[in-house]
Amino acid sequence: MRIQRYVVNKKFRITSTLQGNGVLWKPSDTALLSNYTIFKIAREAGLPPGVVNFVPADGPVFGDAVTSSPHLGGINFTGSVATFNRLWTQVGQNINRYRSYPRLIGECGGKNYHFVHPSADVTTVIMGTIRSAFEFCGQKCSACSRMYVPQSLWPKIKAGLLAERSKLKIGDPTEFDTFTSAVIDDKAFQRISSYIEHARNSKNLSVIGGGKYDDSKGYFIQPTIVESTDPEDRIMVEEIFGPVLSVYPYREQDLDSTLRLVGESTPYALTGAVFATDQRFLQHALEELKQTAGNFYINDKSTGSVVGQQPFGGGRMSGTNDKAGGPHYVLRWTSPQAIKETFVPLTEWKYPYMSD
Ligand SMILES: NC(=O)c1ccc[n+]([C@@H]2O[C@H](COP(=O)([O-])OP(=O)(O)OC[C@H]3O[C@@H](n4cnc5c(N)ncnc54)[C@H](O)[C@@H]3O)[C@@H](O)[C@H]2O)c1
Ligand SMILES: N[C@@H](CCC=O)C(=O)O
Repeated sequence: MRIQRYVVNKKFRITSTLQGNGVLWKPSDTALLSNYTIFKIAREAGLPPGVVNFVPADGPVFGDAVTSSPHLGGINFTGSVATFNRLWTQVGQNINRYRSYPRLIGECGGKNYHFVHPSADVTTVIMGTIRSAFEFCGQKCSACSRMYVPQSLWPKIKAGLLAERSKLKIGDPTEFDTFTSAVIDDKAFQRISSYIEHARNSKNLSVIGGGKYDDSKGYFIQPTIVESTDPEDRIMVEEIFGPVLSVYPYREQDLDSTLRLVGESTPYALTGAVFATDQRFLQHALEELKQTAGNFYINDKSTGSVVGQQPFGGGRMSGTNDKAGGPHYVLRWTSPQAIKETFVPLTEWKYPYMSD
């Protein structure tokens, strides 16, 4: 596919082309729909049959097969850090086998935050947090999982979160008034419920809302709110990928050090939100939290980016921040070629400055 052509002067024509870069793939249970969409769009865009393929397979079997193929052109992965690290390591180990250097894109996990300033609008904070933390049972890479609230606002925000939480209908997702449903599988159920048990057994943590779980019919876990006196407890630091929100009420005099903790306490940088009406604080937070979120929200929940409007992705251990849904993404999967064609015959090897 040739997409650009420049004639620089009468002597040269420089042409740039972009062409496909070999095997691309995007495995993810959580992204099956987008796999199908990519497949459909590719066909509609004119790619011949066989260029984009849907290949259902066991994850590690597929990963081992493609990373050991000399024809691997790139990996476009959505999933956990552990799996992406395994794939990247395998690519490194096989580097001498490949016909070209594979492009690697990772869209990985997050420990997404809501940071509340004393000037914040309390209702916005409560409603945005309920949606972000508990929609899709918290199984969204961008879901809010940790929250920092000034102690002065905590009683109001806590009461509001608990009241709204108790109104959420958990059940059959085909019913329109259902807000959230079961988690995806037994593995997720075990992982998420282990964090709830950790909260019950830790002196720094209190389960203040929800906390029950039941796998007798489907893997159901109540939307759960945990209050923490330790901002570095593992429940405030590790990705849970489930409906568990941990809140650290901070002292107002510790505002700046708490803001720094947002970036320092986790290795992730996917999404984050600040809630404030104080414009000077918002400017300060934007600067201070620059490296903590690929998608940063102001007075809005940390989820809900729309393809084509808000390119999505994060840095640090959240991925390679190539921004799916944005204009640069497709270029990562092309291979530009620069071509020079000379129209003037060459008559000697000496350059003009070398003449006697
Ligand atoms: N950043 C994003 O855009 C984004 C979006 C959705 C989910 N996520 C992240 O995905 C994770 C949850 O998804 P998950 O539990 O399915 O993750 P996962 O890493 O366990 O699995 C992701 C996909 O990779 C496959 N897989 C597993 N091992 C593999 C291997 N060795 N080689 C090749 N493929 C392999 C799985 O079958 C699955 O399809 C969370 O960390 C979440 O934050 C990120
Ligand atoms: N577009 C999603 C993120 C994509 C991953 O699941 C969001 O709602 O923020």
